[in-house]
Amino acid sequence: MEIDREHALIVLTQYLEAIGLDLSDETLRDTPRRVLESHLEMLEGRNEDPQAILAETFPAGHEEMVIVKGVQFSSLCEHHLLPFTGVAHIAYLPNSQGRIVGLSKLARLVEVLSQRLQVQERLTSEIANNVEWALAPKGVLVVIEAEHLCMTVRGVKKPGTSAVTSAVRGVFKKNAATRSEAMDLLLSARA
Ligand SMILES: Nc1nc2c(ncn2[C@@H]2O[C@H](COP(=O)(O)OP(=O)(O)OP(=O)(O)O)[C@@H](O)[C@H]2O)c(=O)[nH]1
Ligand SMILES: [Zn+2]
Repeated sequence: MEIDREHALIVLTQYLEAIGLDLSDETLRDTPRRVLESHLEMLEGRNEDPQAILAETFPAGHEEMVIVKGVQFSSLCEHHLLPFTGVAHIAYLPNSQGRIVGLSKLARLVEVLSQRLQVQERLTSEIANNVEWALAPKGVLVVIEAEHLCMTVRGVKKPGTSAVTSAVRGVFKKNAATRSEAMDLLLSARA
């Protein structure tokens, strides 16, 4: 998608003036540009293909659980354009070929899917779906814990509130004992 910076700067300037800010003030003169750059930076992930990140998988003869937890992220709430920040925990059970992916790729996946307009539930599902598509594992479990600025600094104003979401696929969905084992490992000894 083409980004029209010039137009964005004009309308951002008009918007900030329309809500009563005096942009002739020296310290505010550059604010429209800063707002534009920060929005573009926080949306950078929309230009990346999550499947490309997970493209390189390899068999390792390991069929037991793999967990990457405490992946910190910052995303942008699609309702208010305010950040929500937190951690994502990902567990998967490789398929019978023991097909795995580089651990850092799971953290990169969280990054590209969070750097776009999101709601926490969709972010959680998209992480699980992408792991499922790339690795065809026996199961995937994703848990996200996050604080939403739109709930803490405005609106209902409840600092300290966190939202927890999960996405469960494959054997973790079918088998309560396996799911419970994975969930315990995910949430114990937080990263
Ligand atoms: N389910 C879900 N809701 C979210 C997320 N981020 C923000 N919200 C909620 O989206 C809702 C938007 O509600 P609206 O009534 O349209 O907007 P609002 O008047 O600003 O709502 P308040 O925040 O209650 O003042 C709010 O309840 C937010 O808390 C998210 O990731 N998931
Ligand atoms: Zn919001």
